[in-house]
Amino acid sequence: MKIIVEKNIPFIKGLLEPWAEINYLAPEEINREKMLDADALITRTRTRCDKGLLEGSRCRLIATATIGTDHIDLDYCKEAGITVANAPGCNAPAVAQYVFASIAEVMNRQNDVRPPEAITLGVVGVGNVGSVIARWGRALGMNVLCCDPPRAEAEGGEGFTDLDTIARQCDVITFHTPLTRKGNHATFHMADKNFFDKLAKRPLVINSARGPVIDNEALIDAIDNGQVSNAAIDCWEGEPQINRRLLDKAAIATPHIAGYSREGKVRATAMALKAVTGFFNLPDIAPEEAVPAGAAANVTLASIAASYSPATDTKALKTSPDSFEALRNHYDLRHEVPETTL
Ligand SMILES: NC(=O)C1=CN([C@@H]2O[C@H](COP(=O)(O)OP(=O)(O)OC[C@H]3O[C@@H](n4cnc5c(N)ncnc54)[C@H](O)[C@@H]3O)[C@@H](O)[C@H]2O)C=CC1
Ligand SMILES: O=C(O)C(=O)[C@H](O)COP(=O)(O)O
Repeated sequence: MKIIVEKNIPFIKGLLEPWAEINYLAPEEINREKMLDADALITRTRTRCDKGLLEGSRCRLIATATIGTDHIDLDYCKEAGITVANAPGCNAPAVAQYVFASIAEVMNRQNDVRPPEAITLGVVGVGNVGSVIARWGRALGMNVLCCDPPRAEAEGGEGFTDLDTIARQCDVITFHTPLTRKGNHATFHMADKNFFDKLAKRPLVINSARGPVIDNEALIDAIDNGQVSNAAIDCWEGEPQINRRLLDKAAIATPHIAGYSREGKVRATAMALKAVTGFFNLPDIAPEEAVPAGAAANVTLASIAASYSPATDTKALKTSPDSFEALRNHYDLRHEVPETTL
């Protein structure tokens, strides 16, 4: 059996070798020719997995060590009989850390001394990531509004609001949807000019979901005309060739590292390994580092801000935007927010 493993996935080297021939490749080296005789691919967001890569391959499993799956053509994989497994929730605590650390950083820079109780936080997309954010936001005392039409439809509308209400009422709006381009709830450019025109409270807008969830040009206009007071951008349209005007204007600007915690990467690798061992009926294989528990139950804004400052990552990207991928590949994985004793 032959498995191609993207070489930047941590905590995996050596573990599958007793069972298969493993070929560790950089994203740009993973091509159709290399995939032809591969039985499985363990990947990240940097490899587009579609017909162009997979046609004619004997690959039967793609395990992505990420939450998002928008780099995978799921329709093609289904048609071709390729099973796809992702790593649900693996780095949700890290993204929540990023969001609240960004809020703290922006408020601090603006000498904004409002208590959390005076802040209405809009969470758009309330799955694994958004749920941690909503929970922490409420624990901190914020007024939290949740927008998730697919969930509202499936579970009944209680506890959910619509995007227009988020636009009208929120001081901070943070996006946590997948990137989807079809269906009733497609998220491509869900924050567009029409959305920004409805903003009433000059919010801080945060995108750590996927770049194209926000129309980046429309966001620039909204910052310029004062509809948006500030932006924290981790995910960009066209990564790694990002919009330099948005880079200049965003208070927080990071190279898609919101989910980059050590714990999140261990969980992601553990989930990818589980997908492989389950699929090929192999004995359980776990990363050498223990798989950590989930998000802290008790946090404070101070404990979050002490655990991570997005200012350093912002400075690095603003200084060297051409190094977008290098900054990611050599990222010093941070630790998640520790449990706070209240
Ligand atoms: N910046 C980073 O490093 C990271 C980014 N992500 C991104 O965050 C996304 C969300 O992650 P999870 O919460 O784990 O995914 P999830 O699948 O658990 O939750 C996504 C939620 O979005 C909702 N949703 C879908 N369409 C919507 C719409 N039009 N309006 C509002 N809500 C909608 C879904 O119903 C679901 O509840 C991932 O798909 C990925 O793209 C995830 C991890 C790290
Ligand atoms: O999990 C996701 O989805 C993400 O966006 C990841 O944090 C990005 O992970 P890599 O593809 O850079 O490993």
